[in-house]
Amino acid sequence: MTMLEIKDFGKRFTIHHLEKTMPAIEHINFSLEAGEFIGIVGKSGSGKSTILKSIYRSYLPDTGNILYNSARFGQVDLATISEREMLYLRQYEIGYVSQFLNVMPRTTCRQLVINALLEMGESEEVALKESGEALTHFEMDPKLWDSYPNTFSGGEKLRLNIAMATVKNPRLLLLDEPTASLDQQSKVKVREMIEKLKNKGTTLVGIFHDIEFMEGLCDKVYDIQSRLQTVVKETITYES
Ligand SMILES: Nc1ncnc2c1ncn2[C@@H]1O[C@H](COP(=O)(O)OP(=O)(O)OP(=O)(O)O)[C@@H](O)[C@H]1O
Repeated sequence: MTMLEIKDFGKRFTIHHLEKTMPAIEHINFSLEAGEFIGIVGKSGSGKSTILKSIYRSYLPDTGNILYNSARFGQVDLATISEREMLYLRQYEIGYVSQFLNVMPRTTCRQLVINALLEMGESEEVALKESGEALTHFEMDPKLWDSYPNTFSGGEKLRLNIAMATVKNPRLLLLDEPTASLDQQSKVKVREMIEKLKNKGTTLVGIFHDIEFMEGLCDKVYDIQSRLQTVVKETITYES
């Protein structure tokens, strides 16, 4: 089943003080089957984040379609779907992790992860247990669990962001440089979590500066320069 299909996607930005509209990216096409992981590569400023933000509908595309196979709504075009439907998808189906933490103020680190689970309909008891497991997995110092994250370091904010997105077991997860400010040990933890989600069937789109990190993890790579989508890892199926 095709989970995500980007067809002739393009996005322009208007720079108001220059009274100019400039294309950020155009003619982007790639597709993903359910459970696949595609890595997007391209030089700085080539439009990688713009693609991810448009899938999450933080940006509205100017051309093309972003076809997503929703569990709730069937196939929808994320370029034109209603705000209400998009809010539903963000809550239940599509996760987004960036380097920037954008959360409710005066909410503790642990409560933010609990809230993510409660949003999915988990009981308080399960949410409390799973939030502890997630924060432990990402080696968040227990001293920080009941603190507000506004004073957290870059790496702590990022690990909290990943914990909040991954506890929800999203159908589609968008990763915008999720290892940018992490040390090697934390990167390994992120990789383990991605592998776990893949095994559970999550479809992933990721941007990584660290190409080595993607190795053996991605099924496909989309290269913005060449506009080519390449299969890098064949899925091995065993016959019983
Ligand atoms: N909100 C915006 N307003 C105006 N221009 C923007 C906006 N967002 C992105 N751009 C421009 O669009 C182009 C693509 O930006 P984008 O952040 O998608 O690139 P990127 O490939 O993710 O870069 P990097 O690897 O450096 O993070 C850039 O030239 C950028 O300046």
